[in-house]
Amino acid sequence: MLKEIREEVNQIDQELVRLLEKRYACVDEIVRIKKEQHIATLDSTREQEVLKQVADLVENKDYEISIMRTFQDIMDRSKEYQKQNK
Ligand SMILES: C=C(O[C@@H]1C=C(C(=O)O)C=C[C@H]1O)C(=O)O
Repeated sequence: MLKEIREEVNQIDQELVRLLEKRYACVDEIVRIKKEQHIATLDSTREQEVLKQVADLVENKDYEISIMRTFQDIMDRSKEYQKQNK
C-alpha cells in the first residue's frame, strides 16, 4: 500500500521535474530579455498575478495555503537563479 502510493508520488515527481525544467527554460529567456532591457529581477506585480492564478486553480481549499507557499518558493528560487545568471 505505502509502496504503491510512493510509486504514484514518484511518477508525479517525474512530471514536476519535467515541468520545472520547462519553467526554468522560460526563466532563461526572461533573464536574457531583462538583461537586454535593464529590467530588475523582482517584479512584485507579476508575482501577485502568479499567486492569484494559482489560488484560482486550486480545487481543494485544504491544499491552498501550502500550494501558494510552494509557488512563492518556486519564484524565490527563480529570482535566486536569475541573479546568479545575469
Ligand atoms: C520570472 C520573472 O522574474 C521574477 C520571478 C517570477 C517567477 O518565477 O514567476 C515572477 C516575477 C519576478 O519577480 C518574471 O519577471 O517574469
